[in-house]
Amino acid sequence: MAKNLMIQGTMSGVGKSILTAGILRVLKQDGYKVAPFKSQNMALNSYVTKEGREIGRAQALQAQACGLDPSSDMNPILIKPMGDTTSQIIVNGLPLGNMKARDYFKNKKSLIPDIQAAYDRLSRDADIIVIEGAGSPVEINLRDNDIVNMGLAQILDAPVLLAGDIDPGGVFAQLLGTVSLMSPEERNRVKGLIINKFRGDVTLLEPGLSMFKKYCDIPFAGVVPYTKLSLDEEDSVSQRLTVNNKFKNKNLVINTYSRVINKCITDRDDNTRNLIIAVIRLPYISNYTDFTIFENIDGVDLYYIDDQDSLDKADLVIIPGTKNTIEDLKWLRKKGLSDKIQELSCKEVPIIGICGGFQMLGKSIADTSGVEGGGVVKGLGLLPIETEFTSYKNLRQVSAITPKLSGFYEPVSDTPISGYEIHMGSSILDDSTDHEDCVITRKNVLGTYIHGIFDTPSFTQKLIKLLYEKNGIDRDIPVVEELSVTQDRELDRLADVLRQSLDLELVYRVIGL
Ligand SMILES: NC(=O)CC[C@H](N)C(=O)O
Repeated sequence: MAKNLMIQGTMSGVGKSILTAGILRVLKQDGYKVAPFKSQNMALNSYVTKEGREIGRAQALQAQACGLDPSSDMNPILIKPMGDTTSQIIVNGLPLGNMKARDYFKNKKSLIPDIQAAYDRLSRDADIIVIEGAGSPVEINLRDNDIVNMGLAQILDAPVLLAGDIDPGGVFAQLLGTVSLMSPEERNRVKGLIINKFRGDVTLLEPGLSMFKKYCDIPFAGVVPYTKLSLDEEDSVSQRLTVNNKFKNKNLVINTYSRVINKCITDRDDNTRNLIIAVIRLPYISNYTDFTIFENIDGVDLYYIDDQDSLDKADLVIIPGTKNTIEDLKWLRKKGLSDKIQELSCKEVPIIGICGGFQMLGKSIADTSGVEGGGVVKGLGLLPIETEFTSYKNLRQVSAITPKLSGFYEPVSDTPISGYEIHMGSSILDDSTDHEDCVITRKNVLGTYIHGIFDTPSFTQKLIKLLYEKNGIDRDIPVVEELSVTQDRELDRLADVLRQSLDLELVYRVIGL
């Protein structure tokens, strides 16, 4: 039976996923067989395993930290919010159905055997499993039915490290408040405290660490510095996107990337300027990890935008995936963005739709059986496809070669691509019987169901070259690195940071090594 360790946090966004990934990488470097586990994840950034099962993207990254292929055992329950109170519930990587929050809360204990079985399968091949909690372990109204924080720690008999986030302030109160609300048995499980995202001079913090002993006898396991990493995170807490109060449910908060688009536009005539890629930040955006690669490419600026003026400035407009295509299409219309996209398309601005965004670019979308809330709507009419929602979920990894393309995208014909599909809707081309192509283009518009398509360096490099040429940008074509290579490097960097900042002896002791 594997040993284990659980990382809990004082709240969402303290960095649990990344700390878990980093600790896993340290343990792997030290020669242990390790695996990640998160019983229940609420996220719209998901990943499809080789077996065609869907899990949270953060667990896929943690699997990479361990040198393992992602498996649905690492995240047996995934909750995908698709409305104010409704979510799609994924169990063992496959959809169980849509549920209201209240019903899920009532029934979730029945999923304990699935959680236990997944964990047991993982632990057969691992020396150590690092378990990630969710949100805060002391949401006292949720304590009774807990299957993801202390309830899980108890089931799996896991020691806990509790992390707080010093960046917004109040870290001592976060830690003490959390520990104080725990029962004595729960508190006993907490073997160390971590202060995460510390900026500045640690000697200024040290007196506080000693003073804290007066209030709490749990030792500090480390103060981890604020570190910028290019690694996938859970969408509900992303710092790539900042808060917009209009969407109250935190899991649906989709916001503007902190870079201001207007700034770099002043120099549009400068032929050495960066390329501007604008991703529409749909309220139910899913898999925006599709675009992480652009953050690492010199010469490309990536923006998540929701206003017409910003769109005017883009060299490439991308409509991303969405958990609720029809609702997001209505939103697009309400914001005037659909008209703007159609106008830009007439001006031959390149447009790409991924998955839900691809569906929107078509002629019509029908959800007659209410898979995503129901209805039949007209699409933007820029691609000749018709989409119909069914209860079958397409989940698969894809490796393909782009077909012979015409129009703007012709130079990306016959290019190998890979990625994964996650969709309930299926689309047919209405002007031919052939609907098997991995990408469909008409003039300046491209649509595909494949998430992760930009992670294929040759495809993205060709695309950037095309966009440079179209916009008269005279720059060297950037080197596009395989995302897994970037992520491996970042994981090693993270491990170095943790080796410097965590008391690893304490961590090993807590694990029982
Ligand atoms: N990943 C996606 O963008 C999904 C698109 C759409 N909601 C579907 O399920 O078909």
